[in-house]
Amino acid sequence: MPKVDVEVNRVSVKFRLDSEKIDSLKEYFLKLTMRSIEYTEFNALKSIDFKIHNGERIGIIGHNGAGKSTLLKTIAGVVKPTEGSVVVNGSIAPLLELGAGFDADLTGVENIFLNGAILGRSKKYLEEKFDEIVEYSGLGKFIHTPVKNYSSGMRARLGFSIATKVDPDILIVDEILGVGDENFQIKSSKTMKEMMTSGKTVILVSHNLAQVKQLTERVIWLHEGEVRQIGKTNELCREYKDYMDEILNKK
Ligand SMILES: Nc1ncnc2c1ncn2[C@@H]1O[C@H](COP(=O)(O)OP(=O)(O)OP(=O)(O)O)[C@@H](O)[C@H]1O
Repeated sequence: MPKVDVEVNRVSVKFRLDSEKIDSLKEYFLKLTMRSIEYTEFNALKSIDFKIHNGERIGIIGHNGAGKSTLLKTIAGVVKPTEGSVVVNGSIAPLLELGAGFDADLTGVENIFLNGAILGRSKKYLEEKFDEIVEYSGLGKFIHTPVKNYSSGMRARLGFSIATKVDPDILIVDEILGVGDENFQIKSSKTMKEMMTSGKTVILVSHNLAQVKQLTERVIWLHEGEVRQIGKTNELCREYKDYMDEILNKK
């Protein structure tokens, strides 16, 4: 039996939502100091429990708001579970919110080392990969510019380049979308597909069932924050499609 790479143990995530309308910042701070802000809690994930083995490719499906992105973010460590725990064995590259971890005042070069270290790589390893990362990002001389002067596309290109070139054990992908301008979109979506078929452990969220069928073996179907079913990709995608068709026909 291959080793377990990701263990999601009875994970629940609750978000706090303001239950009253606050019209101004002044009113907000007044209510904050008087501790009179009222919240309601929203259960985005409810006691989710599964394991992913080394080299397995898992798809996460479910309609809008089912909790797919929240689950990915919880596995990536961006969102903390309110209850339960996530255990990850191996280096993880979340291809979500690319460049979100950058320090805006530092240059692209400095952020390569910062971001690479966050992704678990040593300075020596990053020095070896440095030219490849810069070359792939296509940022040229802008690599010496502070990231705060980058466009969102430039940030995403650098983020994508770092996350893929650090050669992670586990890939987390929220929709296979191209990043950056048209040329980079073609290049990045090709790289993503190549990485996903290279024996790595993959967790893919997608609304594109053809893509899920092509790239994963097992699927987790989320429904209103709960696991509705876990099973073989082909069977579950068929059931999910029937379910979605039924909803559409009712409308
Ligand atoms: N930071 C947050 N604060 C409050 N509610 C949130 C937050 N993030 C997500 N939610 C809510 O949690 C639920 C699950 O959201 P999530 O983005 O995980 O769904 P999803 O399955 O990825 O949806 P989609 O397919 O539309 O991307 C939604 O109702 C969403 O509004």
